[in-house]
Amino acid sequence: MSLERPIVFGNWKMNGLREDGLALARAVATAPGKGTLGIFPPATILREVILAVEGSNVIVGAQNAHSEDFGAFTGSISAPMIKDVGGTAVLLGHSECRHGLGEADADVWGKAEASARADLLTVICIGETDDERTAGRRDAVLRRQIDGSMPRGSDVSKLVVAYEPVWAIGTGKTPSESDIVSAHAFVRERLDAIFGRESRIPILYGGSVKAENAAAILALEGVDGVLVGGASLDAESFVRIFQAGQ
Ligand SMILES: O=C(CO)COP(=O)(O)O
Repeated sequence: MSLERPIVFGNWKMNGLREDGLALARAVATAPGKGTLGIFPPATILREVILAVEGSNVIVGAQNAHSEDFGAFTGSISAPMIKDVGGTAVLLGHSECRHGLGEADADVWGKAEASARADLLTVICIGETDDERTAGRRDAVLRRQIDGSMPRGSDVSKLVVAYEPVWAIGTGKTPSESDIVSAHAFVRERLDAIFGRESRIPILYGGSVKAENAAAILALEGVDGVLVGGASLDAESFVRIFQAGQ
């Protein structure tokens, strides 16, 4: 499976009631352009969104998955459940889960193994906090997260990495273009070392991507696409981001 660039994924987070969510999904499904579009609605409307975009090439996935397939894990959903309703992808290791829910690298790894068993496209999110960045530890953190949360031995064509600096998420701040390029180059080097140069795992940038800055970000060397939060909730701005990469 090879994803056509630009890859533009929308993480709806805890947003989207049925009416607005389905209207948004339908608008995304009719967006013209080349590349790969994906949306990650809340689990409550996952099935309905999948049906709403049926017949389009839009990928629909969930925002997290448990490392076990089934069991006594109140409040969780598993990779086979996502697959069962027709989902084909999952976001894992988002900073709101790493920092908000205390997910460690090893937890993300276990979830990624489960996603691979269910044959889902697995988007592993990584990124440094503001303190880590100011302390000059960005690359050390990225290395630790890549080494610690990416499963080995699964189908590399089903893996995507999203570099999302924590301090850029939902803040309107973005790193400088040269910082994005250098972070992506570092991630690429590490992925090559682990998975081989031929793996070509796509690397997305995420954090305050908007219609206004998307063209510049998508044009940067080493950026295969973007993972969009807030701006993915508005059909017009999400479609403009996709079109900025054409
Ligand atoms: O967390 C994000 C996507 O996963 C980014 O969120 P924002 O685009 O709202 O900054």
